[in-house]
Amino acid sequence: MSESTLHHLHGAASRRAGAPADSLVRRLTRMNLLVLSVTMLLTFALLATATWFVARTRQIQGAELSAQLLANSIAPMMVFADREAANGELAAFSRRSDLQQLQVQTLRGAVFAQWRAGGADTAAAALAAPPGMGTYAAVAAHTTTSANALEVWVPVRLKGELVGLLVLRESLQSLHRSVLLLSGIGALLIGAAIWIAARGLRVVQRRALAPLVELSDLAERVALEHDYGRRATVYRADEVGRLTERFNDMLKRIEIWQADLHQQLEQEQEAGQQFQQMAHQDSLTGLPNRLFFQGELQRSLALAAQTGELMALMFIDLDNFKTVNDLHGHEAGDAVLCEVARRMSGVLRARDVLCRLGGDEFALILPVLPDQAAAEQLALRLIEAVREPLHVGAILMPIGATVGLAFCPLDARDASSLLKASDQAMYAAKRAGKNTFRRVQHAQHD
Ligand SMILES: Nc1nc2c(ncn2[C@@H]2O[C@H](COP(=O)(O)OP(=O)(O)OP(=O)(O)O)[C@@H](O)[C@H]2O)c(=O)[nH]1
Repeated sequence: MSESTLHHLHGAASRRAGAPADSLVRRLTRMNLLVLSVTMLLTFALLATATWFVARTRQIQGAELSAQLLANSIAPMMVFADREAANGELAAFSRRSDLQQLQVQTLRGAVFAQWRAGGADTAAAALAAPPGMGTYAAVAAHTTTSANALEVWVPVRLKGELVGLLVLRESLQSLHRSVLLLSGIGALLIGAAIWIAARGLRVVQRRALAPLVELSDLAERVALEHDYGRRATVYRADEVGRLTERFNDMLKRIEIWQADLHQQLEQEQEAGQQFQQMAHQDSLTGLPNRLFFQGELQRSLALAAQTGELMALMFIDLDNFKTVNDLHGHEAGDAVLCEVARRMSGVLRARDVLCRLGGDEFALILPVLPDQAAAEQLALRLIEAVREPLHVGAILMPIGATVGLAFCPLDARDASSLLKASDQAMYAAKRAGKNTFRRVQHAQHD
């Protein structure tokens, strides 16, 4: 796994420990809230507009009806030119809320009677009739509206005959205020509803998405710990439940593959180790072979050079081995080789390495020697061990061992020189009568 992938996974795991920066629950809650808010606001705007429109229409209808009633009751007063009674009638009528002005005009356009909110000047100028009022003969009721007020013009008739005009002006501001107040209350209610919905949605969605979040956490843990033995819980038989089942199947398959792979790897490692062992082991005696000896000698020499310790190499050649083979057969010779190897191994120190170089030749590496005498004593013990009566079946084998000894750094410092020196020493020992040992300077002197 690459470092960046690990980093990403660790980051994901640490986010899991706290609240995730942008979790699925939060995102879904936000999206739901957005849709809910837009829907509520649109509905509210439509409702507020409809309410305003209905209230305005009702106010206009009310004003038109009031103006018509007032015109009916004012008509006789106009015929009798009773201004005082007309003004009194207008003042009595003025209790209607939002009323700004009432004006009765004669057919010539002069003000006959008038009432204005707040006791304003009753002698104000006559209001101009709107163009839609019609001609004198076919004058009809007419209503105009502006942003803040409405104006109702009605003909004043007595027994069907037109005697004047009545104007009623009303403010639309309290209507607007009511609609605004309603909008404010509505906005507050919408805010509260959204707040409650946010909390409710989060709880509901957290509960609904819990299996998915759990599955995601498990996937992260599996990726981090490579533990494919984990399984996710299937809570429901819905899409998430099916996804969880498939995820578990996948984990199971990976687990089986991993186990197979592990087993295969172990077998390969074992085979490799066996091969390695076979390549470095003498199959007859079980001792390390020549190949191993070469590497081990290099390693021991390097260590000796590093530490300055004394080390030695013994070259061991069996005596009369050919005779054993010739007289008692190859199998007897093999048995002798095995027994000699066992005996020699029995007298060694733990760190000494005995190898079979081939035929009846052995080499012994002696690292970290206290002095030369220690190696010489060991050579004597080896010779003694081999010389002990050796029987194959009931037959005594005439076997012995001759040893050549060379020291590093005294006699040589590199592997081939040390091997050559010990070999020469061994031949010197053979010449000296076998069953004995010699070291290099002895070889040179003999
Ligand atoms: N049985 C057996 N014999 C082997 C094996 N490898 C080599 N030989 C024989 O070992 C003998 C070695 O002979 P030498 O070392 O020359 O003769 P030797 O009698 O030991 O002579 P000296 O060293 O002078 O005493 C030969 O006869 C080889 O055929 C083996 O694995 N098994």
